[in-house]
Amino acid sequence: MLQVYLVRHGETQWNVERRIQGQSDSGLTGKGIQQAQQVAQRVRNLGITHIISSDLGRTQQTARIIAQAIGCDYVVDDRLRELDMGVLEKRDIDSLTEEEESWRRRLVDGTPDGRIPQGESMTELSQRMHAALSACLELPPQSRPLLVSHGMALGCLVSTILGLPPYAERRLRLRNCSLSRVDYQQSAWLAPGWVVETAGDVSHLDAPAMDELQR
Ligand SMILES: O=C(O)[C@@H](CO)OP(=O)(O)O
Repeated sequence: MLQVYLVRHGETQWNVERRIQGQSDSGLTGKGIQQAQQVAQRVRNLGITHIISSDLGRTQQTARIIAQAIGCDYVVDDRLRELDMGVLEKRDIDSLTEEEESWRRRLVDGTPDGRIPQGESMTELSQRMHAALSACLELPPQSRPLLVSHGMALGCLVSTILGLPPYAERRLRLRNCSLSRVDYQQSAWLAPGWVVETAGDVSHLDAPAMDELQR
């Protein structure tokens, strides 16, 4: 059975400032670096064989810390990037107008192709996240990969594995440096294919971690 670990990057400067990152970027805070070190210690003895990270800076910074602790290198895959939030990237979430808020709501109000102008839909995000996850099935037998990605991207992946549509209202909180695990298995008791073993575990962190935008 293939086990795939999922880690959201550590707290960033714009997470703290409540600025929308999407495919823009800001660096880890001191707390974010500490979180990355703590999740690295948590996964050090799990037999991780591959680390695959979104190519954005915040995830690569997190992956580098984990890779050093495990003693293996990491590679990047841009399919693991956060949702492209179009014209709202870099904006302070508390500065959005009612119309701009409606664009954000359209992502998850049941509109299959809802999107922020010049951004990506949740359906498109789900398709590329599942493509990145499926690529793990091509790794050598006995592989145990760890993916480093983002709040909405991982939330969309885990929720769709559970059978929710990608554009469903968010009901899964994945905090900074939370650890999740999904397994590809053929069990008599569970649906064949991917199942969720763990979602959003932060027991390895010594201080409360933020949700992606403290909403
Ligand atoms: O893009 C962002 O601002 C947040 C939104 O969920 O994602 P992350 O901090 O996980 O990249």
